Formats: sequence, C-alpha cells, structure tokens
Amino acid sequence: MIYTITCNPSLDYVMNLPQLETGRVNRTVSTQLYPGGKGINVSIVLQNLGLASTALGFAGGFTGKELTHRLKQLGCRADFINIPGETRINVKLQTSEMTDVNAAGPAIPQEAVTQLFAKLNTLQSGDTLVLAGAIPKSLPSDYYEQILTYISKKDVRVVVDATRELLTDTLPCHPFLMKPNEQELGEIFGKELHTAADVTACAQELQKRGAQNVLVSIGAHGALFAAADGMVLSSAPPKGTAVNAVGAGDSMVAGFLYGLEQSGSYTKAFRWGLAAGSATAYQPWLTKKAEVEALLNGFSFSPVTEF
Ligand SMILES: Nc1ncnc2c1ncn2[C@@H]1O[C@H](COP(=O)(O)OP(=O)(O)OP(=O)(O)O)[C@@H](O)[C@H]1O
Ligand SMILES: O=P(O)(O)OC[C@@]1(O)O[C@H](CO)[C@@H](O)[C@@H]1O
Repeated sequence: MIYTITCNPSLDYVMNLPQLETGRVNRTVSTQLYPGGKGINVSIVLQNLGLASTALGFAGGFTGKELTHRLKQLGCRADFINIPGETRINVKLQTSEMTDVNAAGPAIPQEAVTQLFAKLNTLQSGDTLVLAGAIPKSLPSDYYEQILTYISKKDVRVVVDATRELLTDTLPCHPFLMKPNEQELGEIFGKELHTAADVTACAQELQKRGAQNVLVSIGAHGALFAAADGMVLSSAPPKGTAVNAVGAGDSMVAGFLYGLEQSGSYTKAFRWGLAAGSATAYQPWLTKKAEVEALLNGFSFSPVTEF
C-alpha cells in the first residue's frame, strides 16, 4: 500500500484573469476549485494511473469536509485527522503566468500530532510513504525526520518532496527517493543551477549524504534522475503546450512510483515520471492515465545539457 502525508492540505482556487492589477478590482474570466496539497495531488494522480493509496494528514472546518468529499468522489481513500481549525484555501492567480498565494494554514494541536504516529502503526514492510509539501509552523521543524524515525524499524520505501531543512533533515534516514526541483536543490547548496553537470553534482552529493535516489525536476526543461546504482538520466519533456503546471512535480512523483511498480525499472519509472509531470502541465489540472500514455507514445529521451 502507498500512503501520502499532507500536513497542510488545501483547496486550490484557480482564478483565471487576463492580467492582475494590484490595488484595483480585478475580475476573473473563470475559476476552478480543486482538492490540493502535494501529497494529496500524488494520491489523486496515483488513483488516475490505477494505483490505490491512502491520503493521511490533517484537515478541519468546512473546507476540510469539502476536501475529503472531493477526494472520495475521485475514488481516493482519505484518512485525515480532524483538527479544530479550517483547512486552507490556496489561491492560484492564472494570468500569462501563475501566481500562487498560499495561506499559512491552521495550527495543528499536539494531540493531532501524536495521533498521526498512531496512524503510522498500520504501515507494513514493503509499503511506500510519500511525505510532500510544507508543514505548518505549529508542527516541529523536524517533523518529517520524526516520522521517518518512528517507522525506521519497518522496511518502508520513503519518498520526500520538500524544501531546505525539512528535506535535508531526512537524509540520515536514507529516503528511497527525494524530489526537489532545480531551484530547491540549488538552495540547499547555496547556488543557482543552470547545467546538467551542476544538477548531477548536487544530486550525487545528496546521495552521499543519504538519499538513495534523487529525481530533480527542471520545469519546462525536463528532469534529471540520479539512481542508487549510479545511473544518471536526464531528458527534456515530451512536446506540448503548457497550461497549468501546478501539481506537475506531484504528478511526476506519482508517475515515477507507477512506472517503478509496473516495471521494476528505474529508466521506465523516470519516463513515466517525466511524462506524468508534463501531462499535468499541459492541462488545467492533474493528469489522467490516457494523457500520460499519449505523451509516452513514441517518446524518447533527449538529454538535458543546460537551461
Ligand atoms: N512548462 C512545462 N512544460 C513541459 N513540462 C513541464 C512544464 N512544467 C513542468 N513540467 C513537467 O513536470 C515536471 C515537474 O515540474 P516542476 O519542475 O515544475 O515541479 P515542481 O516545481 O515540483 O512543481 P509543483 O511543486 O508545482 O508540483 C517537470 O520535470 C516536467 O516533466
Ligand atoms: O504550501 P506548499 O505545501 O509548499 O504547497 C501547496 C501547493 O501549492 O502545492 C500543490 C502543488 O504542488 C498545490 O496543490 C498546493 O496549493
């Protein structure tokens, strides 16, 4: 079984408007409301690809109820811990570019923090756990590390998609896969990354520090994968027109896990991850399986050099 943990989920309110004029009344052309949060997006795309998962995390208020309802409508299993506050609404202002306005989210009471560990007792060896997204300030800054330590006796495959110390603090637990984007990877090493060689060097440094596999997404430029067996792959994405890249990285994680589950091959997993990320970017919301398969049809890698 695959579990995802989203400590700070959201409803994503996409507002499409011709341009944004601050200090003025702006009127939208259209709006959409989606269930959101990185781990939740992974669960939704896994479900779309045909892989079941359980979405764990914290949810509360009428927004939390709506989030749970929409996940169930999508066929996803949600097992959130109910909290007193209200699950946040993240605004995505789509003009000629996407501007995210992400709310801080509700405080997580101590009893809920503890309750999550009890949920983890159901994890079995051979399961996969995806930790994805930012955590609210009310959670300890090493919460992901605490979770990995708590399950360390179980042979669980852990995936981490986070930033800065939230990501690097998990390195001693030897996570199976880390999925930063190139900007997040560069931040860890205090540099801007613009070549495949630089990305490879930083990804391999993360492996030296404990990560087994490192998948670095590079937006429209594609992605680079440093595998545990030393293989390094990179590729520009399959061709298409960008519409909304929100959730592309989460879709990449889901595609990678699906490809690995189906084939046992890192190369095929990378292909599925790349195509799932781009398939999401090429449409208004998260991809379904058919769009990923269409991008994979006839697709071959074209290695990334610089960007
Ligand atoms: N504009 C784009 N055109 C083509 N493919 C894209 C585009 N944006 C993203 N992708 C695909 O999705 C993958 C992940 O994108 P990105 O690097 O933006 O992830 P991310 O920053 O983690 O995104 P998020 O945090 O919103 O999920 C890329 O490696 C690529 O395959
Ligand atoms: O505030 P975080 O957790 O860093 O990011 C939250 C978020 O922007 O990430 C997802 C896209 O990856 C969206 O569904 C959601 O609104």
